Amino acid sequence: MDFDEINRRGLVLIGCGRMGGAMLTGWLNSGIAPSSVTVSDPNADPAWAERGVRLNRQPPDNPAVLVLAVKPQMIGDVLSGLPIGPDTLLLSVAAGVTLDRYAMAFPGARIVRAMPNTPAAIGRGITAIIGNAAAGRAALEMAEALLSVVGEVVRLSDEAQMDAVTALSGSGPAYVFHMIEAMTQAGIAQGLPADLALNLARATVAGAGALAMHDDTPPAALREAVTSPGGTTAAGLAQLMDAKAGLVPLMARTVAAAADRSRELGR
Ligand SMILES: NC(=O)C1=CN([C@@H]2O[C@H](COP(=O)(O)OP(=O)(O)OC[C@H]3O[C@@H](n4cnc5c(N)ncnc54)[C@H](O)[C@@H]3O)[C@@H](O)[C@H]2O)C=CC1
Ligand SMILES: O=C(O)[C@@H]1CCC=N1
Repeated sequence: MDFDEINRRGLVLIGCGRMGGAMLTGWLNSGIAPSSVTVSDPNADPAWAERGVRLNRQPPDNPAVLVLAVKPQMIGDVLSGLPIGPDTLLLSVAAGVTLDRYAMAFPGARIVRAMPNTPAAIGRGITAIIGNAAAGRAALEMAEALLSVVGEVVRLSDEAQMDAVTALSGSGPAYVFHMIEAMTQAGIAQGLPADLALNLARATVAGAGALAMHDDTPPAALREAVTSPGGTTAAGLAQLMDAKAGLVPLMARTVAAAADRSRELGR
């Protein structure tokens, strides 16, 4: 899809922090004219204005798309003043905030809820989207096009899945970064210098991630290919795969806690 309609009617981005900024970088690199984007954010980086974006200026009357990327706790504050016209698609990336909440504020509006993640900053995100009843095919296609420029997009069949998605892929990069931290610390504890341990841990996570994405080989098969019978990996995995204290129950608790918080934010 090209972005002619956006270039003609404009896109308004409310909140240009880590997630809004990551998406905006992708859009400007993908044919959206900076002059068609109005950013509203009191703390936005002034460099956006130097790139030609309309920073904290009067928004157009009936923009093609309004993207909401403020913290969920701020949504209530911004909803009343949103410049939404009769043909504006409202696209929200806020965790937990439901389609119904937006529909109550803007009855009849076309609304798409999305959950991206921060690898979007380098075009390697994954985003799940779902629209309300008013959002037809064209609205979902527009949302998908906007989010495809920052990575893969998957469509959900049920909004209830969004809490689990938020907990898994939305928050997931933080779990993986923590894994790098934990591997680094473990390497240091085994006598490696800190910079070498970090380099080994980071490259190992990145390389394993790339290998997991390389083809359809299941992760279990990739794991088994590393694991020689009676070897070092088997000794390590015996700890990591412990039924009670291993990664599976720990990750189950981690994702459940994040999904619970997403449900709370939606109330
Ligand atoms: N950071 C992440 O990994 C992800 C975040 N999200 C969602 O994206 C949204 C934004 O999160 P982040 O970018 O991480 O937060 P952030 O704190 O980096 O950015 C939020 C921005 O909103 C601005 N802001 C605050 N009040 C405002 C107002 N009244 N009008 C306009 N702008 C205002 C702030 O100045 C800030 O730049 C949240 O709803 C979050 O749930 C979704 C997926 C992943
Ligand atoms: O931590 C959060 O609430 C947001 C949503 C997913 C990632 N960051």
